[in-house]
Amino acid sequence: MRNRMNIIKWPLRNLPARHFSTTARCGQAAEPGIDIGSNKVGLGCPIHGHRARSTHAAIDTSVFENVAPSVKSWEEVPGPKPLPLLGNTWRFIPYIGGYSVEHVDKVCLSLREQYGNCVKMAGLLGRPDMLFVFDAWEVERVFRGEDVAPHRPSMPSLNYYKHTLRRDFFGAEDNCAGVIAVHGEAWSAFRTKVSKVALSAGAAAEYTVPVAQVADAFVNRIRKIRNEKQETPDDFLNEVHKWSLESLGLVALDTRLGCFEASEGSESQRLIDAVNTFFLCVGELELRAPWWRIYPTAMFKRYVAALDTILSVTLNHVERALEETRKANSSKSLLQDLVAAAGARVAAVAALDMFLVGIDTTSNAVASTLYQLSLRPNVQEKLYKEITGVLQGRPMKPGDVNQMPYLRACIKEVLRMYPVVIGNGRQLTKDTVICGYNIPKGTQVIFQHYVMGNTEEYFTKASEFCPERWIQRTAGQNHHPFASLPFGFGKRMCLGRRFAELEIHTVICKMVQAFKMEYHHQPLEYHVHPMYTPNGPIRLKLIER
Ligand code: HEM
Repeated sequence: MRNRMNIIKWPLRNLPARHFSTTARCGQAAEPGIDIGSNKVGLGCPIHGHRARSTHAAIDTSVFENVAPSVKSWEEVPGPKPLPLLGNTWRFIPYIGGYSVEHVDKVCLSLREQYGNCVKMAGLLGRPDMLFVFDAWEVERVFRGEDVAPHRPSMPSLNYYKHTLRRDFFGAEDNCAGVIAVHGEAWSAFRTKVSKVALSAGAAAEYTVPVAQVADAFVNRIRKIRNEKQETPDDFLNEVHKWSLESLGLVALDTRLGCFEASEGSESQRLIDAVNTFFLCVGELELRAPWWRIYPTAMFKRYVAALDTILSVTLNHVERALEETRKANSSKSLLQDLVAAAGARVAAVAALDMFLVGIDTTSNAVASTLYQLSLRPNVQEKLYKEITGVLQGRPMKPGDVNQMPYLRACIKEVLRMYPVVIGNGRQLTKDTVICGYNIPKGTQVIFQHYVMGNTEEYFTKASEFCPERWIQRTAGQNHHPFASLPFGFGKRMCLGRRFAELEIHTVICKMVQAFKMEYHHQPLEYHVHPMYTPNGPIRLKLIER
C-alpha cells in the first residue's frame, strides 16, 4: 500500500507559482560541506515538490489550506503488526522471525515494497517505536525542520558508560560529555566548541601530507603481505582498519601510533586492542538482549575496560599536546587548536568520540570502494588518468583532490549504492507530521538511505555504477539531494566528514596509482556488520603498475 502523501503530490506539484507551506524555507543555504547545490535538475522544488523553482517568493497559505490533506493518526501508519507481549521484536529471532539484523538492508527493501514510503515498526522491546522513511522529500522536510538540538538515536551502552558509570568525568560541572550519545544543551555546547575547529575550511587540508604518508605506508604494507597469487590476505579488512586507526591517530592525537608495526605492550598496541574490543562488543551489546542493564556481563566489563583504556591513552596524548602548545606558544594541529580553543578535557573527549565513530566507518568505506573498483577496470583506468594528470609524478599536496572530480564522484557513487551507515535517524523532539501522519515525540525516525539511494525514483538507472552522474547532468536524469546523505545532514552532520574524505580520497588515489586491482572469486554480498560492508574475505589481486 502506497501512503497517502504520494497520492496527494500530483495536485500540489501542478499548482502554479505558489508555495504550499507557511514555513517558507526555500533557498535555505545548505549546511557546510553538503553538496546540494549541484542537484537542482529534474525534481523541482525540494521542499514543496512543485516544479518551478523560480517561484519561491510568493507565499499563499490559502492554497495550502485548500489542498492540504487531513493529517492521519499514528495508529494509521502502515507496518507489520506487533504481537501481544512480544511486539515486533520476535521478527528478529533467528530462524523464526524472518527479519535479520545482518540483512536489515533487505528487510527495509521489502518493508517499502509491502507498506510504502513510511512504515511503522512498533513494539520493539526496550526501544522506542520506529518509523522507517523512504521518501526523500520527507527526509528533507524533517531535516530542515530540525530544532536547535536534534536527537540522534544513540547507543544505550555508551550512554550508560558516559552518563552513569563515568559520570564523574563526563558529567562534571561543565558537562563535558562529547557528542556521541549526548543530547540537548550539553551536546549543543560541546559541538559548538569542536565544530568551529573540526569543520573549519582548510582544517583537514593541513593534514594532506601526513595522511598521504600513512597511505604510502599502507600501500607498502599491502605490497609485502600479498600472497603468491598477488592477492590480499583474508584479513585484508583488518589491515584497512589499521590504516584507518593510524590516520585517525594523526588527526585526533597528533601522533603516529605505528599501527602497522606496534610492539606488544606498547601504548599504541593497547589503544589498538582497546578500539578492536570496543567494536567487537558494541554490536553485541546493542543488538542482542540487553542483559548488561541488569548485571555487568563479562562482555560489558570488557567493553568498559576498553573505553577506559581509550580514554586514558587519549588523555596522555592531550597532556603532551598541551605541553607542546605551551612551549611553542602557538598551535600546529587540530588537537592543539582544540586544546587552545576549548581546553584539554574537551580535546580529550572529542578525540575519544572520534575513535568511537571514525575508524570502522572510514575503513569499511575504503574496503568497499577497493572491492567495487576491482570489478571495474574501465573506472580504474579513468581514475588513473585523472590522478596522474593532476600529480604529474610529484607527491600530493593540499588542494590536489579538488582537481580530481572523478575520484570524488567514485566515492560518492560507492556510498550511494553501498552507504556504510545504511540509515541515519532522529528521535523526534516534538510531534511532527511525516508523510501525512502525525508522528509522536520520542519516535525514532530512520531515514533509509540505502533504499532511497538505490531507488529509480531518486536516481536514474539506480542499479548502474555511474560516477559521472555526480559530475555532469544529462537531461531527464533524476538525482534527489536528500536520497543519498552518507554523512548525514544539518546540525548533527558528521563532524569528521572533511577528515574522512581526505583520508579516503588519498588512500584510493595511492592504491590506483600503485596497482591494477582485480577480483577473481565469488561475488561478495553486502551485510550489516554493523557497517554495510562486503561479506567475506576481500581477496584483491594487486598487479603493479
Ligand atoms: C566514511 C566515513 C564516515 C561516514 C560515512 C560517517 C557517517 C556519519 C553519519 C551518518 C553520522 C550521523 C550524522 C547525522 O546524524 O546527521 C556521523 C556522525 C559523526 N561522525 Fe562520522 N562518518 C565517517 C567518518 C568519521 C570520522 C573519520 C570521524 C572523526 C574524525 C567522524 C566523526 C563523527 C562524529 C563525532 C559524529 C557525531 C556528530 C554529532 O552527533 O554531533 N566520522 N558520521
